[in-house]
Amino acid sequence: MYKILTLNNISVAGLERLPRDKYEVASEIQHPDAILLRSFNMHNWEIPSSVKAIGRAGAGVNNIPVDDMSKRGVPVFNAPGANANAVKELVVAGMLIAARNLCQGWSFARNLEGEDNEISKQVESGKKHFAGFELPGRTLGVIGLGAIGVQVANAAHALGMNVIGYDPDITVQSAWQMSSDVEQAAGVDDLLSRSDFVTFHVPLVDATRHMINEERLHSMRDNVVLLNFSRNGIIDDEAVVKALEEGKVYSYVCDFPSNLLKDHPRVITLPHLGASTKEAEDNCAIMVADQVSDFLENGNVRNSVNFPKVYMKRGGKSRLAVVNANVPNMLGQISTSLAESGLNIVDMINKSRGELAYTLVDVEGEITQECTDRIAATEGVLSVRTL
Ligand SMILES: NC(=O)c1ccc[n+]([C@@H]2O[C@H](COP(=O)([O-])OP(=O)(O)OC[C@H]3O[C@@H](n4cnc5c(N)ncnc54)[C@H](O)[C@@H]3O)[C@@H](O)[C@H]2O)c1
Ligand SMILES: O=C(O)[C@H](O)COP(=O)(O)O
Repeated sequence: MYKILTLNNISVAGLERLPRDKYEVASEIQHPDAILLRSFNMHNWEIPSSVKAIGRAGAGVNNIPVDDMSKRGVPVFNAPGANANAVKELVVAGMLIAARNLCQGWSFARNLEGEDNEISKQVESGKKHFAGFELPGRTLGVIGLGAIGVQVANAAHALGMNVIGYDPDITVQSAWQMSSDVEQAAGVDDLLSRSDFVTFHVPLVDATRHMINEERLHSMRDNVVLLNFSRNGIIDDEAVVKALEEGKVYSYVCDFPSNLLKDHPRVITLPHLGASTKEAEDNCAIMVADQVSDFLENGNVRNSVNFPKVYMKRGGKSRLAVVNANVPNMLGQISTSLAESGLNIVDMINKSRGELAYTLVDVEGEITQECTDRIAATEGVLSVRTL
């Protein structure tokens, strides 16, 4: 029986992929084999030593100590693209909400008082304060052209906007999926100087923290609209509030409320709703549940942020899964240990990623505890499982 600990609400559609005869799933459980979570902050939280895999039912993994998990030989899985449409729709909504002053207009309407004919009069005299502008012909800058950025770029283009994008590490897959009308910016500063709207779809890492600061805000067009559905920390909020007060920025729409932002009249904060649709929650949960169960049962690795992609069809009688340091002669030592136990190798795959290497070996016979112990004792081996 595998034990799965959930640290956030994970969609039932995903949990149903873990059959009750093989999996015990609970939000409180001792010695879990794997953890499923969404935005729960795992930093400064003690991850039990029994954990063999972590599945993030979503995109961002900045809430998970990925480097520490790599040192332990534990893969961290996520669900690339599974919530991209949900975020794209919210970004489009955010552009429209900002451009048409919808929050301000709605607030005005909700506070109207008097008989209906009096309300009608106030509507007609007050609406001039909420006149907005339209999207076609305006330029949207998209920073980060991954699963979400590409969908946002294509949607904005379909709405008649000019779109420019920047991503120094764009993948071939993203490039194929993106409209050829999306213009490539020479860099962040080039993009910022030419955009009426700027939206961010990058992970929060050292290189992206406070990517938008006071200096960069000065280099932007007047009345720019900023949209942050990426992560708190990508934008220096204090600098944006200053730029809003100076009239440089028109509106700031983001998914990360704070005391500084939540009541500002030109800031629209939403409670981290980017991926909160039934469709996205189901997609993410199904994807990570499948990935984690395939890893626990077969050792296969798909969509891990710290492990190489490894898939091998089951063959032979038993399978050995070894995580080790990416140094010479590990494979030699593993196969010698198997040979010393009289085990014949049926199939084998070995892949590396950064400082880690991962090996699956299918053998004809049963792998003994003694053999597993010998491999586990080899210098550089981080974990060994018999499956
Ligand atoms: N608000 C939400 O609910 C919500 C939902 C999903 C994702 N997110 C956030 O959005 C981020 C992006 O998600 P995704 O699914 O598109 O991820 P992704 O990995 O598919 O795309 C991220 C892209 O950013 C690019 N990138 C990295 N550093 C960059 C830089 N300095 N400049 C420009 N581009 C850079 C990468 O090359 C990659 O193409 C996630 O990491 C997460 O933090 C938020
Ligand atoms: O990175 C993500 O996928 C989003 O921020 C969604 O987070 P959530 O799963 O907590 O809604």
